[in-house]
Amino acid sequence: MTRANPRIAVLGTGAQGASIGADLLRAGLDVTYIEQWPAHVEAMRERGIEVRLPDETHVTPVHPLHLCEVATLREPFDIVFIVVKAYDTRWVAELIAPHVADNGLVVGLQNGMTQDAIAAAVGPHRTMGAVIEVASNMFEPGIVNRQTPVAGSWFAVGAYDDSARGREPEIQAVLSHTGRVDVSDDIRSSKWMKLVANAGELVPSAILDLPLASAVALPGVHDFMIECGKEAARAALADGSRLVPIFGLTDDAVTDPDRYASDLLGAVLDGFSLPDTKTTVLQDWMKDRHGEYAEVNGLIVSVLEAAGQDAPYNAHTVHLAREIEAGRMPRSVDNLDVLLDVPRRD
Ligand SMILES: NC(=O)C1=CN([C@@H]2O[C@H](COP(=O)(O)OP(=O)(O)OC[C@H]3O[C@@H](n4cnc5c(N)ncnc54)[C@H](OP(=O)(O)O)[C@@H]3O)[C@@H](O)[C@H]2O)C=CC1
Ligand SMILES: CC(C)(CO)C(=O)C(=O)O
Repeated sequence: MTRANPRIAVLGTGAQGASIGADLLRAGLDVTYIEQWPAHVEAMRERGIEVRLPDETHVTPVHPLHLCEVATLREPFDIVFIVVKAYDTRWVAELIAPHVADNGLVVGLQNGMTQDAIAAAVGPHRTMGAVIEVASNMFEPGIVNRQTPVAGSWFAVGAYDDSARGREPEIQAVLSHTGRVDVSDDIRSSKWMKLVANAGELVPSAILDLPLASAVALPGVHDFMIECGKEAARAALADGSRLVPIFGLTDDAVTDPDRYASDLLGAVLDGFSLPDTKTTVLQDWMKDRHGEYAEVNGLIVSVLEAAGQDAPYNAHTVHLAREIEAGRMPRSVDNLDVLLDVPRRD
């Protein structure tokens, strides 16, 4: 068990981490922000963290640490939420490992299968996997736009393996200040289901440089996204996972892999995004940062390849994302034809 008033760190206080941390602070919890964007740390020190929600804005005082100040920490954390991009997980997990209490818990509030890197750094007995379904963005230091209010936000938490099982309520109690939290008895499968939704949404809409809802409305794009999700569902099964309900759906909602991919995309569009919601990958590209395409679409390609199956839609998505990041093509709605022109194996 962690302490009654656990010492909590949020490691990565961008779009998601900053607003989640603010809800925990406002609930009276002991929360330390750790962040590597210097201007953002300085803005929060000066003005607090401003969270703009659809119906209210709140400003919460916070004393964030620059990443380089982690070396000065002496008291261990009972709970660490890692809220960086999936590709940064491994090194931040190693950075924080010496500062996690012996019976502490580390939770990756991220897309992608980041729980493996966390478990490798801090041990499976201190690792919780999580699924996060909240739409947020951050373009200015010190200011977050959280588009999903607490009442509409959804999380799942689940033990990495049996050595951490039974401790989910400790995380559920903390995160319930920022959304609904379901406990998953098979978090690997739950995280795979999030990838089923992510596969079509995140990178394809960013390739078109459009909010998710505008991208889906273009001819052919919805079908393209569903094909990405179907490949992801097949990858989940090939990886030994199961189709399980997420986003607060029930067992009855879980259908065959093809239909479920479409239902999950529908659930995100209906319940977890606004007409102007830009996916996390488009936000990265707008900020000249790297997107999580390898950890989403790339993972699906490699898992299916290992199982002797191909994943043409996700492979094509990875290819176009690489072209964009290399500066060989712009992200643009003019990419519609090239996006839909999926190379086929003969
Ligand atoms: N945003 C969303 O709507 C959703 C995000 N997720 C997932 O949540 C996880 C965290 O994502 P998210 O919070 O969006 O990521 P962000 O990129 O907003 O925040 C993560 C980190 O990015 C940095 N950062 C952000 N903007 C800048 C900038 N302009 N200049 C310099 N540094 C910057 C910060 O430092 P640094 O990178 O330097 O560490 C921050 O720690 C990801 O796995 C994502 O896929 C899941 C659902 C929806
Ligand atoms: C589409 C969005 C923004 C959530 O609405 C997202 O990025 C995700 O589900 O991971």
